[in-house]
Amino acid sequence: MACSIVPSSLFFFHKLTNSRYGTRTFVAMQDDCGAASATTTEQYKMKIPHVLTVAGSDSGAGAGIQADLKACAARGVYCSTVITAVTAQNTAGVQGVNIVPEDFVAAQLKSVLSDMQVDVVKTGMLPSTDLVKVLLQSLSEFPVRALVVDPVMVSTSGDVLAGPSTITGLRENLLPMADIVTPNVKEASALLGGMQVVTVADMCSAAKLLHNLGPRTVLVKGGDLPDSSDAVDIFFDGEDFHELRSSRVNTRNTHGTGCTLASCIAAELAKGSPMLSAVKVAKCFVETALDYSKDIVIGSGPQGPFDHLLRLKSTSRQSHRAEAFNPSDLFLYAVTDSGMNKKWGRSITDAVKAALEGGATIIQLREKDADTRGFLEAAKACLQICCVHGVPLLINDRIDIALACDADGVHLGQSDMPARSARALLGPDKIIGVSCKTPEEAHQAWIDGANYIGCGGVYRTNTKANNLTVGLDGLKTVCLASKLPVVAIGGIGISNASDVMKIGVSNLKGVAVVSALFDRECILPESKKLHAVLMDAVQRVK
Ligand SMILES: Nc1ncnc2c1ncn2[C@@H]1O[C@H](COP(=O)(O)OP(=O)(O)O)[C@@H](O)[C@H]1O
Ligand SMILES: Cc1ncc(COP(=O)(O)O)c(N)n1
Ligand SMILES: [Mg+2]
Repeated sequence: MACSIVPSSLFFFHKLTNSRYGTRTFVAMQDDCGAASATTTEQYKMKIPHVLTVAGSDSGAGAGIQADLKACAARGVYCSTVITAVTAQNTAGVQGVNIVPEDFVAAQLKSVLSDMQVDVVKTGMLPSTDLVKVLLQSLSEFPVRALVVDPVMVSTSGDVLAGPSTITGLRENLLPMADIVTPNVKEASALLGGMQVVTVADMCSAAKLLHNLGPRTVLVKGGDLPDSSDAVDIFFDGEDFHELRSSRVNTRNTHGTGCTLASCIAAELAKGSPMLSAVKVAKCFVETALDYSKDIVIGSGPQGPFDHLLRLKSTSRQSHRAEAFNPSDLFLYAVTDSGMNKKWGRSITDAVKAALEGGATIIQLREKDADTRGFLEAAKACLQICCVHGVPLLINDRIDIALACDADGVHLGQSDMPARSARALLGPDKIIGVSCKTPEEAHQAWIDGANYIGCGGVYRTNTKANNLTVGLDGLKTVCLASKLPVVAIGGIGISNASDVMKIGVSNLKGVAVVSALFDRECILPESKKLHAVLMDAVQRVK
């Protein structure tokens, strides 16, 4: 019998709303005839799915507790931790293991289980039979809905994490209580007294034999199956076999796949998913994360960790550039215009390339009449060019495009999405600029978490119909009031850029131009000339 007080298969969690106060969960229980009877809504109003992992710490953070925390975070589930052992471990292997005394594992279990509403317990490294007994004792006092057992014995590097003496505890005590057990081929073989598990057919036989030991379901993982071009896992629920296949990702970064898979299964079960769906989602997650991280390099050993949160790759792109927003990037701010590019018969990428080669220090794509798909493709292409030049790329107005192409930020007008909402969507690291004509608007932009303001139109311009001009006086007033760096915009070009910079307020960092670059036959020389004029002006102001 599985250890859950109420077998998990009898539970259904329905997400009613996903209000800002957390997922409201409605619990219905099936009676013996299968009819659902509502129990309560209010007491679960603020409840979020909760997995407790009982496992070892991996100092390299690829597997063990650290993988479990990241996997649960990635799947949107709270994860508490009971640490059974501390390993000294890196991408080369396991250099040492320090087992946590049983009474202290018991203390951790009591702290968590007596206080928090744990939905699912997931086990990893359990380095002694006595520890297994401690866990089962705690679970009998504080029952949970499901138990996921990853029978960790040997790390991918081949180091022993739980010796043969623990096999008895796993087989006789833990497996009969498990809702699912997830051995890899070596662990399946060890649990079955050394039976050969080297083919998919062997995996099926092993799954059946393991099921006889008492777990409700079995997943034999084939990540290490020799000579297999696919990653094949076998799921057995006591009646049916399911062969779960995904393509094998060609990467060294597979350290922690087993821990991650088991934690994802636990996370999905905690959300209310049936077992087979939970396993399928978990396998898909592992494959996606491996594929995403296949080229990242962490450590010099043979087995690298992967990126559960799918973030490192974009961070590494950013790390080639300045980490935070640098106000001096506003110096020569080039704003594209689709109409002008059409008029001169050139692509947006060619226009951007020429502006950059001439010395533009930031690019804003302002494509008012582009269709969304075309805009996204253009933005991706421009981002690559900007990356090469180490120059940030901003998107005018379209937060969705900025997010989809991972641009450096957005520029917003007064009738676009408020900066505060954009910040919530884009996170703390993206650049947000806001067009402001008055000190009040500049103040609001600062409160809303913008990084800079654009002030104008300084002069009359044809690129914006009916745009009120603020003149040099208006610009100066806004600059003096603004706590944020300012870029001047509106009718600025080679002839008047130096007048603008000469207002001499230190937070005026540069000029933004549209026509002066893009409504010209050759962009590159214009960009160069403007850069020179600006350099000259700032030297004089100093
Ligand atoms: N290179 C890979 N490409 C795709 N999936 C993989 C790869 N290696 C392992 N997996 C998948 O990761 C999960 C964990 O499997 P495995 O690595 O065998 O477990 P363990 O880490 O316990 O040895 C399984 O679903 C397996 O199919
Ligand atoms: C603390 C700890 N727990 C589990 C594993 C297994 O992970 P893998 O099989 O991916 O090496 C590990 N290496 N370390
Ligand atoms: Mg592995």
